[in-house]
Amino acid sequence: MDEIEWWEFDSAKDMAEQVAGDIGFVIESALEAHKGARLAVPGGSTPDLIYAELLKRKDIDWTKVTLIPTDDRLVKLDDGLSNYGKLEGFFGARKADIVSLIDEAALENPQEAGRLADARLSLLQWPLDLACLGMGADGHTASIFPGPDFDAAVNGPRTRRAIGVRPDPLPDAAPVPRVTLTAPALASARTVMIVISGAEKRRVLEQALKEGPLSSYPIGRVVSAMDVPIDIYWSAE
Ligand SMILES: O=C1O[C@H](COP(=O)(O)O)[C@@H](O)[C@H](O)[C@H]1O
Repeated sequence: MDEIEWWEFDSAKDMAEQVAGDIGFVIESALEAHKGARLAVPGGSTPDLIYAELLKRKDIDWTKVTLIPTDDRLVKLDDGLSNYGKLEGFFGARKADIVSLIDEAALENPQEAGRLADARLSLLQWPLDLACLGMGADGHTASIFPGPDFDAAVNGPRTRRAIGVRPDPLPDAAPVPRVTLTAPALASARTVMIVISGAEKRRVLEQALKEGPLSSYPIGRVVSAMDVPIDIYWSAE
């Protein structure tokens, strides 16, 4: 793990403005450097304000931006739990290229769903320009959870970018199997941000960072695999 910098905000709105500005800068730099931007971005509820702020920017050519959910829930793409569906709702009308990790033909088979997502991702250019990570209060990030797929998600081969995940226990917020980008895929990004809010998540993240590579928290394991500087954005509410 390289250097970590914390950016603190009183409100989620203030944080969203800053994060959207910084993501905008990553997109601009990527477009200048290689004519396209490839970003992995989180699902869940934390990014909603950030995505709304990003859409206010008039200077982004979304047709040159590829958005990949850091993870998704194994549900139909129009299900309210779908992270792809969230991105489509925000950025679809701007014609961003939104890559789904979920193939609806494999909803009953997490391992096959992971293989199909991995094959789809291998058609993109790597590395990512940005991995923007959320985190649950239980310390999961993307959909890297404790369970039978945890080791493959954090310690699997560098060439494997997505896998199917059967969280054990299933998380209350969205109790379904998942597909996630692996720690090596996330760690290969040129830029890494973590975006969280609230005192409980901060306590968990600080503890995970203290524990390091053997952390019991998925976020601790993922951060330990990174070797670029990491910006952590935290809002009190
Ligand atoms: O299940 C998920 O949870 C995390 C955190 O979500 P939040 O609602 O607490 O912000 C999210 O980062 C991840 O992408 C998502 O699928």
